[in-house]
Amino acid sequence: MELDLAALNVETHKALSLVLLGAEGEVTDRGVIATEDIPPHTVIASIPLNSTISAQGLLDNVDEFSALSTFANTSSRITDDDLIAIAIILSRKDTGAGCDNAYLQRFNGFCMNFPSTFDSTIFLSPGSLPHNLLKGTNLLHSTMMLQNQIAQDHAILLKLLQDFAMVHSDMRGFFPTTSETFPLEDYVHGLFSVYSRACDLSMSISGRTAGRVRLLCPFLDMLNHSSSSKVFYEFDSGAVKIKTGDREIKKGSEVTLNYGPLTNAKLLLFYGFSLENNDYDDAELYVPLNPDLPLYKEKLGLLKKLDAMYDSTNSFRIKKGEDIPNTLLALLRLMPLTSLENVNAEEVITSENEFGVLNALESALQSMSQIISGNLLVVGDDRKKEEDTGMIAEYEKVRIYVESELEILSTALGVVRSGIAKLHSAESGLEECD
Ligand SMILES: C[S@@+](CC[C@H](N)C(=O)[O-])C[C@H]1O[C@@H](n2cnc3c(N)ncnc32)[C@H](O)[C@@H]1O
Repeated sequence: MELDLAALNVETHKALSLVLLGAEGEVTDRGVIATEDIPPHTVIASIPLNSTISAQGLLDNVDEFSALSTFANTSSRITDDDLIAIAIILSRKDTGAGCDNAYLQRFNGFCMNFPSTFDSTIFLSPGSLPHNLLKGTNLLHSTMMLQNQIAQDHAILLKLLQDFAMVHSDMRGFFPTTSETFPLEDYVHGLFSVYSRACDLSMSISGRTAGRVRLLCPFLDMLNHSSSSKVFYEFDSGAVKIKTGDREIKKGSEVTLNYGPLTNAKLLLFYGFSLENNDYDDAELYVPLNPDLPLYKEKLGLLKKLDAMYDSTNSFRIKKGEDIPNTLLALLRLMPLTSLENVNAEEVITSENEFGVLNALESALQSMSQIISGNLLVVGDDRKKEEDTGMIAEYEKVRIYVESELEILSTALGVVRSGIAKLHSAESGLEECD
């Protein structure tokens, strides 16, 4: 491991050790373990802010980054993630032949310690087992969107770097400007280093909250995720402090961090793993409000009144163990109406209308479930013949996501069907009265 924490003035608790995890012969990952019991409320690491990589740090310390950012502001946008990704690319260059900026060179060992490849669904080859299993899922859709977005951003960024070099002749040669020196693969590597290893830190300057800042933080970036971890980090006296929280860390156990309430789709896309029984999982359902519908604006107004965050282009999330979102039901109720007189989006409009709503929902949920269970059956058969252990591991990660989504959809389908049955029995009760 090339990680020289002392060179970056990173202090770590003496009972922590960076290790290779996994059974012998199948080591795939690294992490941190406790070599002694560590009491609750203990600072286990302190990383000076100037030993982390952030957009602000780059702007403050590297003239070329500051000039690039000012230049970009006048033409296209350059995000904090882009700046950090470029810094990673420059820092990872062989110090002799590459970048000679002292600030970036300091991070060479840190950045060289990043994995050479990352796992994410964007790297799955079309036609492979896990890719086939994703067919028709929302995750495949997000994967393709992200792939396209990154390719587009790379082209824009390359053009920006070329334009910058033309205008700033004094800084020419600092940033790469060709597809050979700034290939898409390097940009993807930089971005995924950020996605899977950076933290967002709440910072306040002179007592005022300056918002959340994206940081690549040596050592913190070696902690793996566990949703039960009590370990947390905060900005304190000029440094990022990692603390044990209110639970002791037992000797021999892994020191982990809770990355947050992330669905398996997000974990697979940005971190390359998934979790069994992930409580934060959801199933996404796209039901856009078509602007060509009669009374579109009024319907949008009613939905926004019901849910201030409603955006007609966003998907709905059916969360594990939670009810079908009210806004989705309201949208389906409002969609077919040609008059909105006395309509309250929160209530069932008429029982007849409600039949339509539940039937539409039933068929949407059913068709999504059918695609997923069909894939599980067909690709599951191919999986039995597969011998490549790497491919099987990728398949298993995706299977966890897909099965969880199927379970959420099946539960929602059950709820919708019982709603339909209730309406039927209410109606037949009325008929009997007649
Ligand atoms: C912040 S890094 C942690 C250090 C990393 N294991 C390494 O070797 O550099 C995050 C990456 O670690 C891996 N990881 C973290 N938590 C995990 C978990 N609970 N299960 C499987 N992989 C995990 C994933 O590859 C993820 O993208």
